[in-house]
Amino acid sequence: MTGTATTAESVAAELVGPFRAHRGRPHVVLKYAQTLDGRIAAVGGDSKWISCEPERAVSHAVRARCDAVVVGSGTAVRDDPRLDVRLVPGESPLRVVIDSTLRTPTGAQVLSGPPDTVLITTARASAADRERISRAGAGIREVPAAPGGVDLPAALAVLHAEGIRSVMVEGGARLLTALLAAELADRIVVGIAPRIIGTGVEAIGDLGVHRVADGIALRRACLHSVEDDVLVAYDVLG
Ligand SMILES: Nc1c(N[C@@H]2O[C@H](COP(=O)(O)O)[C@@H](O)[C@H]2O)[nH]c(=O)[nH]c1=O
Repeated sequence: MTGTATTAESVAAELVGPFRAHRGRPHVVLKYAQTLDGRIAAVGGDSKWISCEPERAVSHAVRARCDAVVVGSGTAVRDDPRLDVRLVPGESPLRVVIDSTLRTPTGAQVLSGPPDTVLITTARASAADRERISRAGAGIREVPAAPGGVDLPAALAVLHAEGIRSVMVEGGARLLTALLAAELADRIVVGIAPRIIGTGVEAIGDLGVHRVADGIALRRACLHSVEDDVLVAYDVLG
């Protein structure tokens, strides 16, 4: 690893930077891995693995710095992630799945703990799925529905009310895009892998931007390289 920081934990600390206190929501860090050409998965969804293993350790160290790690239900279903910090020392944060209809399968690794898991859902989830998820040992929090699925400010407010002051959001693209569009992201950390796959799943979707000058401005770059991967972080807000 380049620079003065040499462990996954110290690289993560520099990339994540300080947390800001917000009224009613946690500090939000987006962290994902992409190919050089901006893909977070191939057509069909395969994404294992884009990053080299030491870069994935940095991702786990970013998880360990946050109070919760958050994914959308599409990611929970497609990737079946564990969302723990097994590649670094430290405690695993709370795992959160944004799942408006509770479609996370019973056998999903994110439902086997520890660490604890909370699914944030809406009135659209059936009683049978609520029962199924509760039996699997995960918590359920209901928030209002929104056109994209879950009302994200309400979801973040629920986490904040439970003492969560920082979250790392890993994906998928729909959740990353919705948070950026709603101006709910404080920091963005992107691992760029030395690979080009062409057509695939793009990290960030439509933001309604038609002129480059209207794009989301990022500030204060922080750069590291890990083997041939490059990690870059920016402040999104402030
Ligand atoms: N593919 C990819 C990542 N993917 C993220 O990691 C999750 C899998 O976590 P786990 O099951 O705990 O290993 C997956 O659902 C997605 O959020 N992360 C990275 O640092 N690099 C990668 O190349």
